[in-house]
Amino acid sequence: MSGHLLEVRNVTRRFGGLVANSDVTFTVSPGEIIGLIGPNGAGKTTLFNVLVGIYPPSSGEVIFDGKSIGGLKPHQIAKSGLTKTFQNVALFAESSVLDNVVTGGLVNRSLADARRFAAECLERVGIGAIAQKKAGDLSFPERARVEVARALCTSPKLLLLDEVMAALTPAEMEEIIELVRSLRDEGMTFIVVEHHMKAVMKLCERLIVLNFGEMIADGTPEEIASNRKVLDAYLGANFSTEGEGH
Ligand SMILES: Nc1ncnc2c1ncn2[C@@H]1O[C@H](COP(=O)(O)OP(=O)(O)OP(=O)(O)O)[C@@H](O)[C@H]1O
Repeated sequence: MSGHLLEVRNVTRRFGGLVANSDVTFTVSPGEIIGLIGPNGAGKTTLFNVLVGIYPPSSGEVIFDGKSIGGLKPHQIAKSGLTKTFQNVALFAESSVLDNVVTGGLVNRSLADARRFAAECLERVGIGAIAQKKAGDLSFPERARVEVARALCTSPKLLLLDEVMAALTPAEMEEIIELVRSLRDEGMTFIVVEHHMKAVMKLCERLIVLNFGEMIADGTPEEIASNRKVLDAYLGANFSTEGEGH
């Protein structure tokens, strides 16, 4: 064992002639909070989808918790402890918050056990009181927490957060940042895709930058904020972590 929780080795993902991820290589250690950033179309969502098994890699290898997972099905990968949040649209609008979260738990639990654990997950993210609310009636900050709770219900070791802070106010983002940090302190590991740079820079200790499918940088927020390639490709010459978004 390398001691890494995740090893992404030379992963390429093609869609026909389009190369969405090109020879991407990096490792993730337990307890890290990593930001995956880059311009629209850079390949962030594709990489998340490859990691959780929605698309197999066209070539390369993904090692999670010491085992090769490239090509496994999403439920097999979720069962092994790697999952991602799904953006708002994927919530069942007519179902209760609790029932939405239970779907996450069914990956590795019986229905009764999943219901019990889903209630715990809702408490853990601070929304136990809205368990019976219809998912279609949620505010943006409530939705963000429901998405995290549903992912937590699969008992992940590594959780990929896909734009959970979109549409939140700075104060609401701050609360999600605190929640993620506290989950990390309990032993979880995170990779975060988020377009709001101030939030990313605050939450993440390390950033990986994609551009046209290629990894162009891997470093601390300070290193990335002054990296010429990243400034040219994404952040722009006038970038400041005080700025909003990109
Ligand atoms: N299922 C698919 N079929 C064909 N092309 C795809 C598919 N999924 C993604 N792509 C293409 O792959 C490239 C990378 O897209 P991807 O969504 O991964 O980028 P992204 O960095 O997540 O962008 P955004 O920030 O806009 O969400 C784009 O050119 C996109 O059009």
